[in-house]
Amino acid sequence: MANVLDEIIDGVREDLAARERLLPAAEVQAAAAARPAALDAWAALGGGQPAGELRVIAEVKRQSPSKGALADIADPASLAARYAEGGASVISVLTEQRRFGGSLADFDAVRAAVGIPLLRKDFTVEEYQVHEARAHGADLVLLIVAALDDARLAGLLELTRSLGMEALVETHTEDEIDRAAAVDARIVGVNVRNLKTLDVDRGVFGRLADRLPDGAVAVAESGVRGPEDVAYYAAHGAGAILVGEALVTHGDPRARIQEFKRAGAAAIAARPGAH
Ligand SMILES: O=P(O)(O)OC[C@@H](O)[C@@H](O)c1c[nH]c2ccccc12
Repeated sequence: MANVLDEIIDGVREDLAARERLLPAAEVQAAAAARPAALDAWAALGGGQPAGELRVIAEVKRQSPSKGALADIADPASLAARYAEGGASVISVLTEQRRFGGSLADFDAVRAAVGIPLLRKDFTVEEYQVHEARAHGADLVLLIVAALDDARLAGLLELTRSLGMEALVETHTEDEIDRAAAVDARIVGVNVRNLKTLDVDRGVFGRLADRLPDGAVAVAESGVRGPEDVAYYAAHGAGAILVGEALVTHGDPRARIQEFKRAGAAAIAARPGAH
């Protein structure tokens, strides 16, 4: 049953093996331990706070398996600086190379440019990648439930927290949400793009939102084209949105984030029972 997700992970494992030959696990662990403490991404995303604002996780995304090249990002650091000025709460930097055109060099450039929490966005399947994320100054890593069995999901989340980071735990089905809840995920994403087929169905968020664990930050991932999609996610309970394409293809991402935040806050204020 080959699907896109499995194919991507095969490539990720090959690239990972090559990096491990260059920098052994003990060295990457030492580099992680030497970093200043991670920033609190949970708090930045409104964790534990009353609903009001919609937080934006703005993504540095060069290309995707579904669409190919999205944007010629000559300077990821200045793009990230504009994201921060627009009011992004977290910046996501894709580091997967083969399908998304990302790199740890992009991550490093962004880390040097902004002081807000960063998500190292990759297909995390091995402990090495978690230490590596921290060694590069990440505050948040991505754990995709569909790519991990229960034991590995629990183990990677525990390691992430032991390094002072948090995880965005990504789901796409009811069963995956229950698996995320079972490991006490505190930041739970619903990706409306099915990573096995790449189909986007924004209604997935509305259908699954009620099942998200109480007290977790609910993140609507993918598929934001404009303020109407932001309002839809916010109306259905999103505390944060993760946006890539709509920002990297926009001429003024700073203004676009501000617009998304206004649309989100208005939809939250209009939720039944908001007053
Ligand atoms: O460009 P979009 O549709 O705004 O999507 C952003 C983000 O959700 C998407 O890049 C993403 C969500 N989950 C992932 C897992 C791996 C790689 C990429 C992703």
